[in-house]
Amino acid sequence: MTKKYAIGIDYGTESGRVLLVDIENGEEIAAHVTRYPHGVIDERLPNSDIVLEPDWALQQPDDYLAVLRHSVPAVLQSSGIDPKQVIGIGIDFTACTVLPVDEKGEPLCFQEEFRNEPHAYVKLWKHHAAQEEANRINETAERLEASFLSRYGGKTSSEWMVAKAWQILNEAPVIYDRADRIMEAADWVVLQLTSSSIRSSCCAGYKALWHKTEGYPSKDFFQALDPRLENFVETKLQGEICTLGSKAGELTAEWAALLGLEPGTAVAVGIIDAHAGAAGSGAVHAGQMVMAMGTSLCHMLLSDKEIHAEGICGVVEDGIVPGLFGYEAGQPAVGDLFGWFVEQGVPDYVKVEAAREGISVHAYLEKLARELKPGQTGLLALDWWNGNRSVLVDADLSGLLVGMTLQTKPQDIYRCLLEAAAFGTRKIIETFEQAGVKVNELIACGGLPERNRLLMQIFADVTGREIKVADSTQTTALGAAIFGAVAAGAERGGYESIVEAASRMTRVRQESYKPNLEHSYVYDELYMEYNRLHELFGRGGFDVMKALKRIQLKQEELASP
Ligand SMILES: Nc1ncnc2c1ncn2[C@@H]1O[C@H](COP(=O)(O)OP(=O)(O)O)[C@@H](O)[C@H]1O
Ligand SMILES: O=C(CO)[C@@H](O)[C@@H](O)COP(=O)(O)O
Repeated sequence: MTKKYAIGIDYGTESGRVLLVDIENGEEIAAHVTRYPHGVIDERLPNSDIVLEPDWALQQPDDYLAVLRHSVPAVLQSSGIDPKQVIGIGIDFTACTVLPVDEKGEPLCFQEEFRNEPHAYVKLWKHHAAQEEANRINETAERLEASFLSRYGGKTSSEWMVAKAWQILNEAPVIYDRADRIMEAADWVVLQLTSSSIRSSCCAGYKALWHKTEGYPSKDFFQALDPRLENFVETKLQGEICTLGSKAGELTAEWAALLGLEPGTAVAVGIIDAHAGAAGSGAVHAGQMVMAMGTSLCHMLLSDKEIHAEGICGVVEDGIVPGLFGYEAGQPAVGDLFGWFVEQGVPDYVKVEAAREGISVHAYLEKLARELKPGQTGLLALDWWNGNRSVLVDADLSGLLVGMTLQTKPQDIYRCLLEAAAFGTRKIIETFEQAGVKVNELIACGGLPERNRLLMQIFADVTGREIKVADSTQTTALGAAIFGAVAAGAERGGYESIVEAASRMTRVRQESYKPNLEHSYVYDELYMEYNRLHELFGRGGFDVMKALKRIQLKQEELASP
């Protein structure tokens, strides 16, 4: 029997990865990464001297097409397979990453007249400049007792669709009016490949306040937010919402020729990257929590119960695996937090030593930090360098490091930041469990488990739980390929369901991280202190972080020409 393959396309923060997978057993045949030529645009608009304000993060959508054009032919070429054997394509994307497009689906930033308009570009998931709008959405929803609010733990985020779209309307009404619709980037790539203008239930459910039976928030709600938003859903969010795990459409002849694939190849409904990572880690049963550990950390938890509680930042029925409730929580800076320290906080002598040993600064600091015992650094941090996504849902919070002395060394700070990330995760797990949603099993995936063993051990020690690691190092792209294989369906040689496909195409490693009880005792004590800081700075009315941000913004405005 001829082998059948699926392609998973994983759009991350900095690059896109294409993975060719044997659908029989999940064997990863070939992979190729294309870095986005424009990367994350957070300082200056491309080819212009327009400076962006703090908290902005944009992208150029042509970079997404560059991934398709380069990486798909590259995997076909390096694998040497017959393209006819590729039966399905799945696409996952960071979210909420959104762009305004015209009637034909062309991004407004491609149009000459809008090239110098920041609001015409893609707003990346970590664009946090719509906090003002998010605050007003939350106040209005609370005042009107909007039923959707409890599904998101009582607060919506500045990262999500409505806040971002409203920011466009407030700051660039011309762009808002010109936009035929505002799309998730996942749906936009699906549109390019298939010409089907559909929306993913996963993106709509987690990021656009949509519910399977209730739909979007009411017209009255949008009218109360801002009369100009009254028809927001019918206009800017138009498009049929298709269920995760279904086929969005088929590859057009034009794209088939560009990619070297067969026209008519099944393309799956788009999925959020972290959620694809859950399927790619084999998590398809209630009680399993997947931690997608990379630039950020997303926690995906499956349950047969729907519980609404403060601090749980999103529950969507069928949101990760059809038939179960999918919960999402997260920390918006984890790898990025360690990366920030390595780039901005490390003295030259560390870089020289790391280079002398022929290892990265991360690996060098990990080696030194491993020699330290829990609590030995005398330091404690709040991991909010990119705001807090769970359980406080507030992008205006910022990082904190306590306990420094003249003896503090770079490895102390590095270890303290790894611990802070782990404390943040413990807080999330405890919030779920206190609300009555069980966490029975932790499975880690993403780039970090591969790169930093100390981090993983600290996560096990701090949470007091065993941490399994998904076998694939590319679980997100593998997850996307699984959705591609299901979109193709059994009749084309794919699968009927995500559960069946994931059980055939994924596995976890033999080796896991088990908590060291001596370390866990110390971490219990440190966690109590973490919690005190968390409550004080997060919801104790001690709003120094917000005051600093206000002053900073004012000064930035005065300084800008
Ligand atoms: N050895 C390391 N230890 C900890 N963090 C690391 C290490 N090497 C790289 N990082 C961080 O990992 C992040 C990239 O993670 P990765 O999983 O590749 O990306 P993404 O989340 O975009 O898919 C960066 O933020 C980088 O700072
Ligand atoms: O917000 C989500 C998922 O909800 C992610 O897309 C976002 O955190 C980006 O994740 P990574 O860049 O892949 O770490």
